[in-house]
Amino acid sequence: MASIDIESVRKSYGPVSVLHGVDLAIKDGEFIVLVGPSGCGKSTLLRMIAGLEEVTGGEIRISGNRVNDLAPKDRDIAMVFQSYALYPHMSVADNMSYSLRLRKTAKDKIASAVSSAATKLGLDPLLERRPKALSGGQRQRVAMGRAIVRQPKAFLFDEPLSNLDARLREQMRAEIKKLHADLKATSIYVTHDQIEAMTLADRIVAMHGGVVQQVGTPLELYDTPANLFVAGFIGSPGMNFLEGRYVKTGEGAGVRLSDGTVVPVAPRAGLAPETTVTLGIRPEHVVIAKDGMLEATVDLVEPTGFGIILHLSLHGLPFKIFTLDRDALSAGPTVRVDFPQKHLHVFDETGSRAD
Ligand SMILES: Nc1ncnc2c1ncn2[C@@H]1O[C@H](COP(=O)(O)OP(=O)(O)OP(=O)(O)O)[C@@H](O)[C@H]1O
Repeated sequence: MASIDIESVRKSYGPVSVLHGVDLAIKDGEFIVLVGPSGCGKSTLLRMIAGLEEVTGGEIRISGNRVNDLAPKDRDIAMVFQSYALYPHMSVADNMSYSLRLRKTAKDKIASAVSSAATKLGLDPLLERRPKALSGGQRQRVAMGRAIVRQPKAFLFDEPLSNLDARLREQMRAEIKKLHADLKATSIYVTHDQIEAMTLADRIVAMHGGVVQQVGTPLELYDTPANLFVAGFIGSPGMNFLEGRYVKTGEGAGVRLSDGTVVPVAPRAGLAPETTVTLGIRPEHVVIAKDGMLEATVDLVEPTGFGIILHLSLHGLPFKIFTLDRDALSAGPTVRVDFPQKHLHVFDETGSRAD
């Protein structure tokens, strides 16, 4: 197993710069999830760690050793892709043992590595089958088995579950988590899936436009997003935002909205009165109350089974509430809402969190 250090890593394709200096210290055994919108550079970063893309600037170290110029096969890292990339003419067992056979590993060692990985992944009854006789989930398990038998220093996953249906994804997600608890292998995992990121990660790395926006535990990013981008990106349905001005009040501080309503917030030392700020509140934290301080128009009521999403207009802007209260099904045409102070986020003019 290995630590992975990424220092001032940059990537350009010709004149186009796609990663602008990424710093990240990944501890031995840690499970890191990279998230961000399409095109933000997640896969590029992963592929540079694997050695599939050249590093334009900066340094990547695995277990303290610089690997910038090391061929992928010499990095001792296994990559699991969205497309399983299995050899169609080989059985499951042969697919899994392929890399060990290439390395001329002793036959008994190969047999025990394949057998132990197959047992971990529930592949024992399928070892003689060809990939085409397997379901998508089974193929993805073989791809993981192939990675495990090599006992690499680290695993890199590039959206490994995105070809699977929702139920299978949920099942495989739990399996990956159990596998990591068992193997404790350093892992870097790219995904678009919020739940995968939140449930699998020891730490999430949120990226945007080739720049790391925040690194932290899933709940750190959820509860204290460092800026507007992370606040809006993490969480589904996403955080609501309202613009206003930061004001001092007799009791403390507040944010004055466009209609003059002052929403009380805890004082922020770094904010000067009358600066423009963005107030953020998650849909599940908004309280519907008869005497609530703001009135919103109900545009749409969406029952999800688990809960209800109310799509509202507040000061002409879209605004969402998530609630478990079935009474919300009969909400409308307007509701009054309150914002509990402890759940309010304030972002300054530059979009940075103001605490
Ligand atoms: N070979 C290439 N030549 C030029 N530009 C490239 C090349 N490969 C990737 N890019 C650009 O680099 C940027 C980052 O791409 P990358 O695939 O890393 O994004 P991503 O965050 O993984 O996106 P997605 O979530 O859609 O997979 C994109 O703007 C992409 O167009």
